[in-house]
Amino acid sequence: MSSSVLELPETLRLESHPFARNQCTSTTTFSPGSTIISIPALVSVLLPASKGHRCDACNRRPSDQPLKRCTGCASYWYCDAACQIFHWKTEHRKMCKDYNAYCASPRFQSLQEHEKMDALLLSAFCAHMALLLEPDENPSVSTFLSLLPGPTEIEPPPRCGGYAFSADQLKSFYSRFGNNNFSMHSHFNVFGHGIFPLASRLFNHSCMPNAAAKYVLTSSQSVRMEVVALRKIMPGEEICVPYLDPALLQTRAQVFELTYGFTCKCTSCTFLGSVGRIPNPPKDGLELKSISTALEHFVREMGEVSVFQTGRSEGFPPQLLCVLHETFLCDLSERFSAASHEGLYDVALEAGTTLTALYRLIYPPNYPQIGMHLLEVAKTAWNYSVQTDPTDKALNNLAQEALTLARSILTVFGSEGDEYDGPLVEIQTLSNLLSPLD
Ligand SMILES: C[S@@+](CC[C@H](N)C(=O)[O-])C[C@H]1O[C@@H](n2cnc3c(N)ncnc32)[C@H](O)[C@@H]1O
Repeated sequence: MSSSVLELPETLRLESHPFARNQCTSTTTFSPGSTIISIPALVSVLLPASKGHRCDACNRRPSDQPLKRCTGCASYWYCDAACQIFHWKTEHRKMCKDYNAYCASPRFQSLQEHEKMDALLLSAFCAHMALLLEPDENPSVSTFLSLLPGPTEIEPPPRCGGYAFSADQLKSFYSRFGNNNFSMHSHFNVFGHGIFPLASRLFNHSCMPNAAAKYVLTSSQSVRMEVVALRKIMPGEEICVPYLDPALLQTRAQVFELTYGFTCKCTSCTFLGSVGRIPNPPKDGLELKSISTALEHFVREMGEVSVFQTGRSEGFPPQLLCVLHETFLCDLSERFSAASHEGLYDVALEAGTTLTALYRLIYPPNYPQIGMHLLEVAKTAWNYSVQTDPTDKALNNLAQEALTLARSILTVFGSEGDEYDGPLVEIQTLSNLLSPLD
């Protein structure tokens, strides 16, 4: 499918890319926080943990009323009749009768959890296709069929429902699942998987992305993905989103190769590729402390643009190479959450401060995970002041500063998913408890 057949807003253009077939470039200036494009899901399915807690049609989690069960299978839940009718017409009519026997079948039960999700998504996709009056004329379906297949051919899993698709058709559908489907989240908690063909067709991956996907849930409609600009994007710039968490500093390259079939050449990967061998972090507490202090100092001095954005390793202190080992970040976040949980707030704040520095180094500006972490740091500082001395100005100021930064970062991403709760609401609640900055 050429870019002229795709229905694109005037602000976006599909161009050729040296390794990835195509890339999506901007024809305009997007300011941070602006919506680049809004795309409906072709189909979506809920994670097992969300079944019965979210509506199977619109994927919302209603706060005010219990969900109602499908009286046919008793395994699908809906907000109301409007959601149920919408889902019945677009998908469930083809699955309702067989769903329970399918889920209980030994073939389905023998699948791993992620394979079960793919099997359900493939079933939902086939059911949706079977119910479309003219699937060949449907732009979302033709966009899906134009997607690049993944690097390895995998036998499609068993499906629910007996629609007339040939083995070759099923293989062709399934070959596009691994490298094109999305995990959907509400307030950054994953609740399901979805197919958003136009998003898959447009956006390549970068570990230093200038955009990110969030999800909008509306009663009796499919979930929508909104792609949001994380920073100012200029005309002619490629728009990229992260396919996985850029903090997976070592494992990400393997996933790109095996699941997506490419080698990432972004500035972050260029930087990591140029620093040589990355040593294990030291085990000794004093050594770790000195490295953490050096990291915090380096990030304070580096200004707005990190070495992960320039891709240049000159001037990066050899002493800090070990912070680029994935285990450094894993251990730090574990220490931060465990200590916060156990009420050891001073220990948590120390780990949290180093983690903030590391996030600022490896993530692009305004990356939502930095904001989410800063909110946790602010909560920890507040809890510490409540535990020790509620009039402690230094702790109050620490909490306020972390909260102000968290708010500015998370406002760029904006709210997503369920309309109630969420980090921006938590920021407002905590802000009401704190005194103004001194
Ligand atoms: C979701 S599609 C992205 C759109 C794709 N470029 C196209 O023309 O349809 C994912 C596939 O695009 C390619 N791709 C995405 N990001 C890439 C990158 N940074 N470098 C090289 N190839 C990439 C890989 O083949 C990957 O499996």
